[in-house]
Amino acid sequence: MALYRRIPGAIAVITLTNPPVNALSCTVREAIYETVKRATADQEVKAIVLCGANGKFCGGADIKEFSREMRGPPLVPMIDMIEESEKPVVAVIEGVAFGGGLELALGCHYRIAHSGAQVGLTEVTLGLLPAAGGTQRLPRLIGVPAALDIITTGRHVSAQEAVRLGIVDKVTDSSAMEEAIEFAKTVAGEPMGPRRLSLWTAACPEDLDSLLEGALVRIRQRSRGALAPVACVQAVRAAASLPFAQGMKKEQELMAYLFTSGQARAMQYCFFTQRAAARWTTPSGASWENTKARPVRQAAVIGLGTMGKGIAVSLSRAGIPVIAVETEQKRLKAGRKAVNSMLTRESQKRGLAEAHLGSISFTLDLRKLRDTDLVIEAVFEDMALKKQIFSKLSSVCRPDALLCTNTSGLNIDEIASAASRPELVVGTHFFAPAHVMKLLEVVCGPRTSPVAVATAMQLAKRLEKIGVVVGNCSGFVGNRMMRPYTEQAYYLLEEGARPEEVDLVLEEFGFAMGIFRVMDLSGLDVGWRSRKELGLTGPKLPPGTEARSRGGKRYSPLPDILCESGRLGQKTGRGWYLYEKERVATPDPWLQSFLEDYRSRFGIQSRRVGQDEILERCLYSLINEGFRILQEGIAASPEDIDVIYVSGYGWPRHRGGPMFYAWMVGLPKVLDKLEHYHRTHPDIPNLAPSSMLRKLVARGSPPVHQWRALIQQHSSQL
Ligand SMILES: CCC[C@H](O)CC(=O)SCCNC(=O)CCNC(=O)[C@H](O)C(C)(C)COP(=O)([O-])OP(=O)([O-])OC[C@H]1O[C@@H](n2cnc3c(N)ncnc32)[C@H](O)[C@@H]1OP(=O)([O-])[O-]
Repeated sequence: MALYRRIPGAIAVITLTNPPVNALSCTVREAIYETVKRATADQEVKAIVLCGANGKFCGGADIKEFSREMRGPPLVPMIDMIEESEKPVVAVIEGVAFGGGLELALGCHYRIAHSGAQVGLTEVTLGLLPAAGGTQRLPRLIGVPAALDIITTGRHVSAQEAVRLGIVDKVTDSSAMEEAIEFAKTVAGEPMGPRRLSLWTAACPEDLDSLLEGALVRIRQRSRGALAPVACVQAVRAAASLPFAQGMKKEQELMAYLFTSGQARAMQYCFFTQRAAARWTTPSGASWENTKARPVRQAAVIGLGTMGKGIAVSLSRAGIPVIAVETEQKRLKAGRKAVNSMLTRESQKRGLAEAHLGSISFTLDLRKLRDTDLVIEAVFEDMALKKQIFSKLSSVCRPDALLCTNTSGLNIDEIASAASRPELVVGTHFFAPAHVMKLLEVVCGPRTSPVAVATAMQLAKRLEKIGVVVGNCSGFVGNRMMRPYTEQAYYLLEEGARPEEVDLVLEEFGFAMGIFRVMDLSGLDVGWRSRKELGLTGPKLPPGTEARSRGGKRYSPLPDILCESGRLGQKTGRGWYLYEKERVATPDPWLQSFLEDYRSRFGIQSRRVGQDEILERCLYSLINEGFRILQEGIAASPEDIDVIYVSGYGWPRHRGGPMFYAWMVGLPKVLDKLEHYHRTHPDIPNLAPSSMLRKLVARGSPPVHQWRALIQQHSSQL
């Protein structure tokens, strides 16, 4: 709702009151209408101050209402009414003014912000565009180039930048409310015509076309296939070239198109699922609500390789003092140098004062960890080494210290077996670079206690990461699902496709990089090492094993052969592609003839593989593994899987995540296609549809939020 009060000095104060973010729900809109009308009609009122309760101006339209039938007064005429008021309306921006919240403020005649506030037209991150006049008023206020950037990226703009750009009129370190009230008194009685943005013309550069074209190129690079940013560009073009009323018409048309595109639904699903992941539960009844996390006042990181360095920086950035441990002086020195320069860059980039960073001390002595609350071991993926460390930690650390292992797929239970307190051992799977990537898989072994989960999840929050609780299995959720996806890509090459064809299809789907480019970037030896560990190749492979078969199932030795010939990806200048210029992937004629020889050696009839087949085999095999993961209770819900894929694996946000995508495509179609591909390739086990998928289809393909109830009937590993 919106509260109305009159204060001395002939000022009416209207306060938006809708916790937690004062979203513009139907009730709030009704109340704004009513209170603004009351203030404009009241002869005693000379000026109006509009603010939000609890130090937040407004988080925009109520996103929950987007999935329901529209009720109550619309935003556009409401904001027009405010702008048309003869009495000055001053917006007090504290906390946030995002989306419709900023659009509401742009309808006001003046904007006064607190120095800690942030503003932004964030709609594009929800698959929409600012459709309450934002695309038309902001370019008129700050010019087309700056508005184009803010609208197409949805980025958060600090109060300092906002005043520099002219979005707000004044910024104050003290009370923005008091400042606004005093200011309102000074402008009471002045004509408001010049303050109405709808009457302004947008300052437009001469080379408008090249500015807009440049924005479209950046959008294609950043979020290929996403409709909303492209619509934003079209709306800003309208602001630059059309009168306000026609621009508003264009804005509404574009919004109607986006609203029904499916992408908006997917991105709003991502918004809510990302927040829901923090509300973890386990079948034993433990949950975020009933389990208290242990405080983490001091942490330690063991191993200063790529992951350890990033983790140490993340902890320090969150203000947690860290002890970093290495085994040799040389590595310790190199680690210290790298961590310190990463921290300097970070604090410059984020404007963090050194005082806000947690101190980092470096040592070779494990005994220094005596008082730490939490240790994150981040050494190589070597089970024997990890067990040795956990055994040592058991004798060194306090009995209540949480022991975390950063592994991308090793068995947490086996690692925990080496510790004297297996209930306090938890997997923390960070993603590289660990100080940048948002995802943290929190892996529970069968003995992990609720308090260990709660503490790891609380840590994720402090590190500004998205923690998702998953069960223990090889590869956990994310990497386990990657395996069939990657394997399909190899099989497609065997059958006749080229790496660049596969990558193009995946990039057009929306991945920033196709799978072969990704492998070249991260190094082909990563997978090679783990296949050697598993005995799929290398010295552990039993003599006489057929080249293209393991355990009676199809196997592609292609990546092993590349590694054996020294093609490890970008770092060796060649992998699936050739890198003559650093990082620029070009198709390699050598690979093409190598593939031809390979096919003829194994009697494979090369064929033209269609784009649909490439997409369906890669994605549906990944999705199928997702259903198996649900069936086994490794993930608590399809939403958790989707959060993992969107925040850790580059799955395009506008496609919602693999499980949501499967539902959007239609579960019967996914099942049908998997059956078809399994029939044509019976030796590929991942293509056999999972029983969970069959069950959901049999139950009429219920929407994703209803799957959890069905899944809970299965056994859970969490
Ligand atoms: C006609 C067109 C009009 C217009 O152009 C369209 C729009 O305005 S589109 C909108 C444009 N606006 C945006 O894009 C802003 C979206 N919001 C945000 O970016 C962040 O929530 C914000 C920065 C505001 C606060 O961050 P924080 O302090 O870390 O807190 P938090 O993030 O954890 O949220 C707390 C709780 O509030 C919930 N909730 C939040 N916002 C909304 C909402 N608008 N609605 C409903 N609910 C919302 C959120 O789900 C969560 O619920 P729960 O049940 O506790 O999980």
